[in-house]
Amino acid sequence: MSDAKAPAATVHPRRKIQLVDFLLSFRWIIVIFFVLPFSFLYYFSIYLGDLKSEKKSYKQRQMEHDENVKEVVKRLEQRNAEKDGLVCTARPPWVVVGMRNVDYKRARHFEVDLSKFRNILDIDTERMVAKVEPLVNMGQMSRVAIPMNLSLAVLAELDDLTVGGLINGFGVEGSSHIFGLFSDTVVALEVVLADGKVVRATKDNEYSDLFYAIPWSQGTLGLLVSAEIKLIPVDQYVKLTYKPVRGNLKELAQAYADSFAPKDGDQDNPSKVPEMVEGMIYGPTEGVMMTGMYASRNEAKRRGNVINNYGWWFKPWFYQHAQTALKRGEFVEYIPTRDYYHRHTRSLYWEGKLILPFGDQFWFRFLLGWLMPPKIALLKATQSEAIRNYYHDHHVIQDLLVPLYKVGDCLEWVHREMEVYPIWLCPHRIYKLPVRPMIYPEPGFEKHKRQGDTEYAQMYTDIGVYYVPGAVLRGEPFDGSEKCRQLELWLIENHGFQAQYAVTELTEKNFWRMFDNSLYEQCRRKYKAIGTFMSVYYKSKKGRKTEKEVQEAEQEKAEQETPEADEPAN
Ligand SMILES: NC(=O)C1=CN([C@@H]2O[C@H](COP(=O)(O)OP(=O)(O)OC[C@H]3O[C@@H](n4cnc5c(N)ncnc54)[C@H](OP(=O)(O)O)[C@@H]3O)[C@@H](O)[C@H]2O)C=CC1
Ligand SMILES: C=C(/C=C/[C@@H](C)[C@H]1CC[C@H]2C3=CC=C4C[C@@H](O)CC[C@]4(C)[C@H]3CC[C@]12C)C(C)C
Repeated sequence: MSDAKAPAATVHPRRKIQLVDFLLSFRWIIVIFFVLPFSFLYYFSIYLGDLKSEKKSYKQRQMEHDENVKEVVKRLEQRNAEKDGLVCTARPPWVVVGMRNVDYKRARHFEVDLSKFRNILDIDTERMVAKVEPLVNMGQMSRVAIPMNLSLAVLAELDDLTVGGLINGFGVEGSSHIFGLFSDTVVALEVVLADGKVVRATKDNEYSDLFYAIPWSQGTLGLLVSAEIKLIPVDQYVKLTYKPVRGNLKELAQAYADSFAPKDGDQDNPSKVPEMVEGMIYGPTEGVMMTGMYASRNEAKRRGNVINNYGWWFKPWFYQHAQTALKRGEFVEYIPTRDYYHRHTRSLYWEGKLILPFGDQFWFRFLLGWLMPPKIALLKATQSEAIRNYYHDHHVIQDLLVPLYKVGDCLEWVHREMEVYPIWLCPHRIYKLPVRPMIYPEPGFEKHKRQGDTEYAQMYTDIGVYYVPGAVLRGEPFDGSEKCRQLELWLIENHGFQAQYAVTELTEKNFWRMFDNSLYEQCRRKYKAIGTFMSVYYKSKKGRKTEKEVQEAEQEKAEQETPEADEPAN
């Protein structure tokens, strides 16, 4: 905030060193001796489960699926609306990838266990559709599909992200400038509604309203039990070009747009548009833009080409490897497709640096890199209340979805108010649809014919802001909650959206200024979700309470209100 009476040379106040600063500095001890070994066992047991599932025929998996769906229906029928809380999945808060505190899972609620829904039910190479259960994760999906020269059209990078979370929340990847968000690649959804009815929703059947309303709804319209998702053919390698760029933030934003959006508007021309795009901004004056094309094994192995088998555990962390382009200049290399997809997994983007400050050093990568990454679930399970609050107050983990032409403005805002680097840029389309789902392009965008836009979709960008803000690095105060609130207001004013896995300070009124509620509310009523499922704002809002406080609030509310009320206290 500016102060007219402030002296010319401002002396910044110092932040008091707190216990949490020590906890963070020594967190690596718990990570190395507990989190990493147990993560390895955890991953290994999941891998064995996947292998067991793969041994079964698709027919058998489908039969088991049908039985498990009946169980879900039965469980919903057991709910006593007079006594029980509202419904959510039984996934514990520490298991999920998101940053929110999800108090609603510690308050009175009625759990439906979907843990058996972790199978790939079919890979239909004729329809080019994969039918999968909601707990199938990205690591499992790429391991099965890529050897078949197939992939999900949008395959999110972190291995642990689940299909259910990516559809009911949001998912984005370097191919989203072509295919849109993860939910845009969905062909059909199998949903158990509040009354126990099982429906298959597609974009043009009688449940098309539900089909469009489910993305971003966080499981508050029904329980997703399977999804049919678009597959694309892929080659075994990605030919990746790293291009260094320099200039001010507006110029970096323009260089990023130019890396994938032809100025003549020919956005659907495959010879002008790369298949994969991402940008990294390393500071206010420099960045590296990466563009990729799938390439055959033969091409990759041609003499003179550089192959980077990025999957090896000792390889440098991806964001640091990309940064070398600033010194060596533009370069090209071939990366095996699966290694490319999961390039940010080992270092958790760059958040790994705070968790294990020496994790990027050669000796560590060589000796223990094969144990990386620590499983997010175990990091969350072992983080104390103090560390969790630190991530709210003195850290930023946010994804901002903004129109492409506003990326420069947004980068300047983030620099001024947060000063967090590196920043991740990933373009994605937002489609103009016959209905108004929770997120939608700017009305009338097509008239402006801006770079990246087409008649049917506006080009957006996911700006990933993760890490310690400049002020905190310098030991100055930083109010994470207030900055988050300001950022959200900036997004509302600029027709942007905030990824819902991240913490929010939005009031309910502002939440519905950011997101559109018309179709969502219509479906809540039509499919009788009110009174059975929680509302999306209730699920999204930031939770800070301890378990005891949540339960006390619940108790108080239960004493005051009738059990049919839509929202439990929080
Ligand atoms: N590259 C990317 O795109 C990245 C995306 N993310 C974010 O992380 C989240 C994914 O994390 P993940 O741990 O997989 O998901 P979560 O388990 O956190 O699920 C996210 C939301 O979806 C709901 N949900 C999940 N499965 C179902 C289902 N079968 N039926 C109904 N509702 C369901 C959850 O409901 P409930 O609360 O009842 O459990 C929850 O509200 C996404 O929301 C995404 O935005 C994070 C990192 C990267
Ligand atoms: C949304 C994207 C990527 C986001 C990642 C950078 C973050 C998603 C979940 C984040 C984390 C979850 C829980 C954690 C436990 C804490 O104790 C430490 C931090 C963290 C590991 C945290 C780190 C950042 C995430 C992985 C896209 C769209 C790229």
